[in-house]
Amino acid sequence: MLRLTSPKMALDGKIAVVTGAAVGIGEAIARTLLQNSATVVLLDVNDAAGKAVVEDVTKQYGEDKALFLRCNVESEEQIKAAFQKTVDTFGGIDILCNNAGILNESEWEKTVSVNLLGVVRGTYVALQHMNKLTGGRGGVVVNTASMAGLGPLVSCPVYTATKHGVVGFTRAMAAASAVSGYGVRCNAICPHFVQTDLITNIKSKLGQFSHLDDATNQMMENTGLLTVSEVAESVLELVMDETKNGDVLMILKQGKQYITFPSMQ
Ligand SMILES: NC(=O)C1=CN([C@@H]2O[C@H](COP(=O)(O)OP(=O)(O)OC[C@H]3O[C@@H](n4cnc5c(N)ncnc54)[C@H](O)[C@@H]3O)[C@@H](O)[C@H]2O)C=CC1
Ligand SMILES: CCCCCC(=O)/C=C/C=C\C/C=C\C/C=C\CCCC(=O)O
Repeated sequence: MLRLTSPKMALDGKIAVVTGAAVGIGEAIARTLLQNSATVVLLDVNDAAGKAVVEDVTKQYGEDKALFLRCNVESEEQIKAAFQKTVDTFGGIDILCNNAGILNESEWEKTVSVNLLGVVRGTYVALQHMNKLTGGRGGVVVNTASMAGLGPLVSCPVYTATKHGVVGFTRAMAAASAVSGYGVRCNAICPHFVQTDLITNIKSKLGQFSHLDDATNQMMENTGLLTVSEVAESVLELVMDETKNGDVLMILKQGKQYITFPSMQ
């Protein structure tokens, strides 16, 4: 069969926005989307790291393929401004990766605000631009949840709650979008432990459960750590596969698997 596009050109002309894109998993998602020819807008509160990534990828992919915008996902106003700037600069939004997240069981309201409310804010503002019923061209949202969105991470009850929330929001949003004809798919990834800054100095991030740090570190040692590239490849799968909507992809060191949830019928 004649192949008109190589896999690397698959996202040519697509505009992607990635939150929490300055380091870690978000940076890897941004780089993977660029590698597949998307144009990427990187949002983060870490200006220095975000600008450094854009400077680096610009050398590789050329001018106007990547843009850094400072944006705190706790602020609807900042999200609106960043998405509007994206649309004004590049003409639309096709892909949103809600990835920004923190681990902070002491400041647990902030953890809810970034990890769960940030995903809802990002999705709802993006829909204003992506929804086919309001002039958008449709697209896909991929949310970074966690294995802690599928079962309890005992040392982090609030982090666990936020990630269960992301999984639930993703699945309901996907169904709502489908029945409403928005043309926007919505999926989530649930990685196990990943080698990033988020899993360093764990004791200081566990609040009243700091005494559970040894058990948590032991879990990580037992399971092993994923690389950010392994996680980003799964995001790419959910972006590219147009049959995926409301799907939740668990990513383990041994491999990945779509979750089967109990049927509600
Ligand atoms: N590292 C791990 O073991 C796992 C991480 N995750 C999730 O992956 C996502 C990314 O985490 P990592 O890359 O590991 O963490 P990281 O700490 O390496 O990177 C997180 C990025 O998000 C940014 N960020 C934090 N708060 C923000 C805000 N309010 N607005 C905008 N940007 C903000 C940070 O500046 C940073 O650049 C998070 O949602 C996390 O919960 C999920 C499963 C496992
Ligand atoms: C120290 C906190 C690190 C936070 C990063 C993160 O999100 C990592 C999560 C890794 C594992 C979550 C742990 C437990 C999940 C438990 C059960 C899952 C059950 C899945 C199922 O098939 O039912």
